[in-house]
Amino acid sequence: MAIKLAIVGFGGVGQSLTQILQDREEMLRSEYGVEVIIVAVSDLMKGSVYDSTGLDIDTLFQCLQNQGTVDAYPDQDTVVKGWTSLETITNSNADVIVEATFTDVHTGEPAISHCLTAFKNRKSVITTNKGPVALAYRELADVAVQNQQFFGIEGTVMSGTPALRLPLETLSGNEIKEITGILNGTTNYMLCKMEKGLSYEEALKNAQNNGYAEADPTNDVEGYDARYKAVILANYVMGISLTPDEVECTGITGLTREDITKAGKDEETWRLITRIQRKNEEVTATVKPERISKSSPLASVQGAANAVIYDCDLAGPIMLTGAGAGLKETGFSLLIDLIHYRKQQALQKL
Ligand SMILES: NC(=O)C1=CN([C@@H]2O[C@H](COP(=O)(O)OP(=O)(O)OC[C@H]3O[C@@H](n4cnc5c(N)ncnc54)[C@H](OP(=O)(O)O)[C@@H]3O)[C@@H](O)[C@H]2O)C=CC1
Ligand SMILES: N[C@@H](CC=O)C(=O)O
Repeated sequence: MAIKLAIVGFGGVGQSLTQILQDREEMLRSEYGVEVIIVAVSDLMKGSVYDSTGLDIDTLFQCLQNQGTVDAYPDQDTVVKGWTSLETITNSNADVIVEATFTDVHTGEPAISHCLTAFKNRKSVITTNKGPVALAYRELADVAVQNQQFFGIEGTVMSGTPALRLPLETLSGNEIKEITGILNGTTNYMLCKMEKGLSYEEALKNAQNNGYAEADPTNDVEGYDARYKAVILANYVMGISLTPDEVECTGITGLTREDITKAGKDEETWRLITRIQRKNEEVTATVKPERISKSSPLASVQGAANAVIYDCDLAGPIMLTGAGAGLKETGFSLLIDLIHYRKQQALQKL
């Protein structure tokens, strides 16, 4: 049976997933037994459209391209327009809600309410939104389990790079005592570009144009986005109960071009580094710019790529590197969650 999807937040990531599902339709069906129909999209400014029998993707994209909204989607008996995101989640016949609205680093809303409403209405959620996961993961996961629903969060850390499934599945059996990484694509991109002579403003503009930055890029440059990812890794991977205000956080706004040039002359480079350490019962977590040797593994991480090193007690340090941001890559993170949703269904766990 086809999976019915409602996409809440139809920005860069929501549209990227839609495009991937259209491009890979045949491959998903034949290789993974995954058939998907998108029954709804709901967005703050781009409007909202629902068709219980499935939306036509080409028409949807045409409306968006020509009018900037989905309002011109053809009217039919099965089509409803103008639902809010909560109405879409509650009233639609979707099996899975894709939560791809902006990350609010203060309240996690409206995404927390979107997830809770979905689970309580017996719908699963896949999301790239860091707010609900950093601020309310335990509560949301419990409600998901109570309602026998799936909660996929792979894209919340390092976009389409499997920074969450890798340690939990492939590295299980180890104790992970320390995690070190570069966890924000925008700032890594900016630091690399500034090293090549671009100004801070030019580098940020490029990162925004490429779809890497948050809706409010203060969250990237001040380190708040990386702080959220530190909280997700601590709670979800290390089993530590860490909150955002327990992570000491400094962004890259204090770094000057002179600082960057000076480091280059000493064969060093600046990176925004996240560290989470557990020693005995004590946990320390920091996000801050660090000057590191150009020969160190983290210095080789270029552009919007990220990296994370899991310090495992049995397997030793294991470094994973790949995209930290990007629309196609983040769209992929939702696809992999969707494939896992189907696998859970097949195991009759949902
Ligand atoms: N881009 C990336 O590389 C990555 C992004 N993420 C996360 O994925 C999420 C989506 O990112 P991205 O697509 O780049 O961001 P965008 O800003 O492009 O898209 C977010 C969309 O959500 C819409 N929106 C905001 N509030 C609501 C609401 N209450 N109901 C419905 N829609 C709403 C916005 O509407 P409008 O603009 O029309 O007002 C916008 O279209 C974010 O949480 C981000 O942090 C995670 C990993 C990587
Ligand atoms: N703005 C974020 C997007 C992914 O989480 C980043 O630059 O890393």
